[in-house]
Amino acid sequence: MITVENLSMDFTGKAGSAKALSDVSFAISAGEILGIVGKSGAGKTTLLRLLSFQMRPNSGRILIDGEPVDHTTSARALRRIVQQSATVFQGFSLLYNRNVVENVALPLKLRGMSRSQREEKARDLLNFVGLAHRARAYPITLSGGEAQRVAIARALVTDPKILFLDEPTSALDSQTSKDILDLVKRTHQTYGVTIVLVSHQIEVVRYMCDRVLHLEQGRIKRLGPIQKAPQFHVETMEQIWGMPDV
Ligand SMILES: Nc1ncnc2c1ncn2[C@@H]1O[C@H](COP(=O)(O)OP(=O)(O)OP(=O)(O)O)[C@@H](O)[C@H]1O
Repeated sequence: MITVENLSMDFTGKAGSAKALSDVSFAISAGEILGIVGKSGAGKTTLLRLLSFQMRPNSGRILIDGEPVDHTTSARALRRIVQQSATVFQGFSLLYNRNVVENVALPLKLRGMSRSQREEKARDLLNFVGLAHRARAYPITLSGGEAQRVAIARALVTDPKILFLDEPTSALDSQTSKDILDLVKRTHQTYGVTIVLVSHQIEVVRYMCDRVLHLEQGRIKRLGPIQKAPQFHVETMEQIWGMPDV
């Protein structure tokens, strides 16, 4: 589905040049859940941004279904390719002057869908993520877990084939993390989307992913299947203290 060939990315600024990715090659199969792991600065977010065509690499190329996407790709074809994927960004990226249903419906508004149609679709997705009752709420009033559910609903509203998730649980407590990861699993089963999940939390990828790509200083250190953990470990305060609550 996606083939990555010899991708490299440098960032050049006043402070000099930072090599974010060096000669990265791999493939993503339709329907899989691929984890991208690595320490801070390893190049995870850069790779995600290249895969979702938010920026172009310095060298190397990405092929979608065997077709290279590069400077020869027409704007129209590129838009169609970009529209096949959706990204859930770190920090949710919700619009704070719009309520929940308007946030979820926004990508459909940008595609010119009528108000009634986009609201109906957005409400279906809010139902799916368990937030129908918060449709008229404003993002400032949401918990982190609720905001992440809204961000996932908004990503799904355009029926993407590929879902990119950047650190979907890094800002959440362990129980809320588990709830969100279970929602992502349900999304995978229900919609059959291919998922690329960036995380620095190894327990997240062990719970979620079929295969893992381990980046170190912009290079692939390892790529392959990992032994899945059947449970996502949620520690209670009681377990941490080793005694019951007072
Ligand atoms: N827009 C940019 N301008 C300059 N340097 C950048 C830019 N984006 C990333 N970098 C640099 O590229 C390298 C990889 O960054 P990236 O954000 O991809 O890492 P990461 O693995 O996602 O890290 P984290 O887990 O902390 O988010 C780092 O050295 C970073 O400083």
